[in-house]
Amino acid sequence: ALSYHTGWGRAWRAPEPKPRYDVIIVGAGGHGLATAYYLGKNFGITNVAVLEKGWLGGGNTGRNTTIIRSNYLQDPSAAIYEKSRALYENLSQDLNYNVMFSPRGVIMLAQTEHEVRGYRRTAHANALQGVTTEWISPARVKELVPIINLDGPRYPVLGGLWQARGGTARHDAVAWGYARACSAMGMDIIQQCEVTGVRREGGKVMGVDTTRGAIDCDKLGIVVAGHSGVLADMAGFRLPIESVALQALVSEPIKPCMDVVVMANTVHGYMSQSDKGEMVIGGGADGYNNYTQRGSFHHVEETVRALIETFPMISRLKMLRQWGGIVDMTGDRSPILSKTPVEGVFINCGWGTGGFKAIPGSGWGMAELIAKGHSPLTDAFSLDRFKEGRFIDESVAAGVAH
Ligand SMILES: Cc1cc2nc3c(=O)[nH]c(=O)nc-3n(C[C@H](O)[C@H](O)[C@H](O)COP(=O)(O)OP(=O)(O)OC[C@H]3O[C@@H](n4cnc5c(N)ncnc54)[C@H](O)[C@@H]3O)c2cc1C
Ligand SMILES: CSCC(=O)[O-]
Repeated sequence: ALSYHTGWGRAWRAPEPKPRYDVIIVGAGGHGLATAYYLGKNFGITNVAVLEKGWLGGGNTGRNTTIIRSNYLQDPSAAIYEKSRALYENLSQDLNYNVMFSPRGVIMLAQTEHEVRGYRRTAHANALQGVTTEWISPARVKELVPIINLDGPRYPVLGGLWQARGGTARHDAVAWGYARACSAMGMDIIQQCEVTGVRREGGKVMGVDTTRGAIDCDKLGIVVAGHSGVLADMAGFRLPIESVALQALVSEPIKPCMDVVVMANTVHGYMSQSDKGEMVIGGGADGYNNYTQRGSFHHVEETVRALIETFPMISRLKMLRQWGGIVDMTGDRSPILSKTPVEGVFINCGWGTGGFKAIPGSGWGMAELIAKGHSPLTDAFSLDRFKEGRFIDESVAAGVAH
């Protein structure tokens, strides 16, 4: 079989699809690849194919602003996001591939009294959950972020929720690292192979139809983010999610000026500085459903304008490029990791604007759910929660205006 090189040596094979696998994962993004990886590593299940309509990592996993943190509010969220953050700490060693995890620290700014109260509450909840965060003063924020303006006329900085072991990672490398490890375990990652149908018999999955022929399987994991509703429709059920574009942009590279990640959720902006020197900037999601992956100028203007009061220096930067991704959002801004009405079909979606940080933890839990039928990491995130009203409301911690 051919192999793909990422310029860092032989990476993964490019096999032709076999007629059947024990497990098929649809979607070679971070969550799909991590699910396959932990199926092999934790459960010895390696007769697995990961089918990708485009190129691996080409979806949201290759398009995000790479913020990693676990400072959510609800207990189930703290469990899966902290599991994920902890797995990121040694992921490069585990995959033998440098994912460039950088625990540079993440601050969520409090710029209203409401946020002061909310983030202090989160800091207390995190202490009970074993997640290390702390409430910090404006003076401490200024020490960590010298370029910040604490005294904005509309939204002065009143403090912040600080997670010292939050940070960033190289998003492509996360996908490449998992893909390389899956391929080394004998799994088939098949790119340019779009799933066009889900075959069922007597309420049970039999296999999928693809642009490269029919492939049978015993179990099917649907892990396609913004296209989750499309795949669910192929399998005969509906999802409580909507797909919208989330955009981001980078500035021209400048000298190092910002060591940490800052999120300013009142004004719907967040920023970090890449290792190349670009200011990596993100904002709120588009206000309407769509499947575009392109950016739009008004969003750049809106996001930069919102941040200028707190970071005046960005008013003098040239912006280099912008892009978008199709994010899949649930009403409570928490994911869906679940069995489905079709026996043998599992769904991992709903990560919306914040699933990059969850890739290792989600893969770990999803692999356990597929292998054993349940997982302490995923049980609370079942599809049934929407019928039973057991919402896991993280619309504040999600950090992005939706
Ligand atoms: C601009 C932007 C900024 C973001 N910033 C952050 C951040 O800072 N921190 C954070 O934690 N999260 C962030 N996110 C969210 C995060 O990127 C996503 O939640 C996460 O990457 C989703 O990973 P995934 O593997 O589920 O999906 P994806 O990486 O999108 O992978 C899904 C794959 O499924 C494939 N697919 C779809 N349909 C089919 C089909 N029919 N057949 C075969 N394959 C198919 C797609 O081609 C795609 O490659 C951001 C997202 C965007 C768009
Ligand atoms: C795109 S928002 C980043 C995050 O969720 O930390």
